[in-house]
Amino acid sequence: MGRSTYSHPNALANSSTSPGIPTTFRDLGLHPPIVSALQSAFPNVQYPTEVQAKFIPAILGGKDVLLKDATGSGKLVLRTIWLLLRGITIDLLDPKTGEQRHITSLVLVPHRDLAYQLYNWIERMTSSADPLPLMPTIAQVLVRDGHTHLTTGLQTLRDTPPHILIGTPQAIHDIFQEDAQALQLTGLSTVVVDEVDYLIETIPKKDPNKSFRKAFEKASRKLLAHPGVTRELLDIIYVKRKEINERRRDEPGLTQHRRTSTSRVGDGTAPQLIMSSATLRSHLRNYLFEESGWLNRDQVVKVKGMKRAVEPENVHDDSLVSDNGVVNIEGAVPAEIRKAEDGKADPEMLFGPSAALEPPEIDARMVGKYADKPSPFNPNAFEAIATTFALEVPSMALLVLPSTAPSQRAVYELREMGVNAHGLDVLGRNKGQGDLGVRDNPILLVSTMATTRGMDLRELTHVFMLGIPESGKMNGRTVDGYVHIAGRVGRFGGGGKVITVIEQGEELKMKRILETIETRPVELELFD
Ligand SMILES: Nc1ncnc2c1ncn2[C@@H]1O[C@H](COP(=O)(O)OP(=O)(O)OP(=O)(O)O)[C@@H](O)[C@H]1O
Repeated sequence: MGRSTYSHPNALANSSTSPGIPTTFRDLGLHPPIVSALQSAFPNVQYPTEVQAKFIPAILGGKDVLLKDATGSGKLVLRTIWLLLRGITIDLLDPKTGEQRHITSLVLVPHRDLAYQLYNWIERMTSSADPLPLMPTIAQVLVRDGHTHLTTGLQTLRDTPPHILIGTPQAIHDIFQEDAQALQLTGLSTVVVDEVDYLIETIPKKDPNKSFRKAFEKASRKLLAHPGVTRELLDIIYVKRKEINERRRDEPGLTQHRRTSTSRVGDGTAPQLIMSSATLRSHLRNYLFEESGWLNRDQVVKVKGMKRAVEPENVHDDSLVSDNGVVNIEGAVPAEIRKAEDGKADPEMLFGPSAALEPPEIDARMVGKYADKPSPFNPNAFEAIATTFALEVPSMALLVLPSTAPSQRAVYELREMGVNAHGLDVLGRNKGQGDLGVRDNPILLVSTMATTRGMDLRELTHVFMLGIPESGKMNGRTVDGYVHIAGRVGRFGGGGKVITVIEQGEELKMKRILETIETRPVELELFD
C-alpha cells in the first residue's frame, strides 16, 4: 500500500533514519512474521503512528509504559502487537520444545466486549500462521457474561494455560480467590491495564479549601475502604516491587535490577507494566508514579500523543428532550448536514473472521418479558433517536445507554419502532455469529456506558448517547466519560457524528462538557 494511505495526523511523515520515508514497523525492531501477521489482519495498518513508533522500542527495551493518546489513535492495536510478541514469538516463532506452557501476559480490561474484541484481533493476527495455533493455547478470555460460568473458564485455564489471559479485574480476582495457582501470577512477563483511569479510581488533590476538604476526606476514606479489584490485583502481582520502592524511599541510592524484555517475576523482578487510556488525569498519573509502588521507577516511559481527544472532524449535534418533544440545545449553531459516507457494515472488521449475521426479529421471549411492563425510557428520546437513525445512518450506528439501563429492553422497544437494533454484546459473545444480519438495513448497535470504552467499530458513522455519562456531579470523570463514548467515531482521522439526547435540566452540564473539550454544539435540522 502506498504512502497515500496516511490520513491520520498522527502518522509518521518522516523517518529518523531515512528522511522522507516513513519509519516502518520493521525499522522499529518488530519481527518480520509479526509485521506480516499484523498487516494481513489489518491491511490499513501499514506504517506506525508517532506514538506507536515511540511505544514499540520502549516495550522492546523492557520498560514500563504509561500510554496516553486520543481515542481511536491505535493504542489497542499496539497492545495487540505486543501481546502477540509475547505469546506468539515464544510459542510459534521461537519454539522451545519441552518447555511447560504458562501464562505470560495478563490483560485487564473494563468490560467483556473489549475482552472479546481483543481476543478476536489476536485470533485474526494468528490466522495466517502455519501451522495454525489452537486459540486456547494462545489466548483465553475470563469474564462474567451470564452465559459461561467462570468455573468452565477456570477448568480450561487449568487444562490448557494460554500465553495471554484477558479478563475483567473482577473475573480475574474471583479466579484468584478460587484457585490462585491457576493464574500463575509469578510467571508473568507482562501486565496490561487497559482504560486504566476507568479501572483505577483516584481523587483530585486540589488545594483543600474549607468547603472542598470535607468532600475530599470523605472520598479518600471511601477509596481506602474500597480500593477496587484492579488495585488489589496489582498490589498482589507487584508485592515485591512495592517493597523495593518503599525501601528506596528510605535508601534513595538503591536501584532496581535492570529488566530484560524476557525476565519474569521469578528472575527477581516484576512483570513489565503497560497502562493506557485516552484520558489520564494528573491525579492518576501522580498516584501511579508516586504512590502505587507498581512501576519500575528506573525504567518507566510516558508515551503521549495528541492532546485533542475528540477529532475536529467530528460534528457534535446535541438534542434536548422535553415533556412535549425534542428540541435542539440552546446555542447550537446551524450546520450543513454532513452526509455520512456511504458504505455497508462489515461485521468481520468488527470482531472476527466468522461474522455471519441474521436479520433481527422481535422474538416471543422478548414480547413475554417486556410487552406488559412500563418502559423505563423516555418515549420522546427513543423517537428522536429512531427518526434520526432512519434519516441519516447509512450503515451502522451505536446507541449508548446509561450504565444501569436495560439494553435488551431498549433493543426490544427499538425493534418495535422498526429499527434494526441489536445488543453490542452479541458480536463479542459469539464472535459475530449472533443474531445480527448483513443486510441492506442499517444496524443500530445498543450498548451501555459501562460497556463501550475502547471498542473499535470501524463502520460506525453515528453515536447516540442517551444522557450524560457519569451523571451526578459534573467533574473530570464526566468529561472523560463523554470523550470516550464520543470517541467511538472520528477514529484514526475519520469523521462521524455524536448526538446526545439529554433531559431538560441537564443543558448546563452538557454545555460545560462541550466547552471543556472545545467543541460547539451543532443543530440537528430535524428538530426546532
Ligand atoms: N498505524 C496505523 N495505521 C492505520 N490505521 C491504524 C493504525 N493503528 C491503528 N489503526 C486503526 O485505528 C483504529 C483505532 O485503533 P485502536 O482501537 O487501537 O484505537 P485506541 O487508541 O485503542 O482507541 P480507544 O482510545 O478508543 O480505545 C483501528 O481501526 C485501527 O485499525
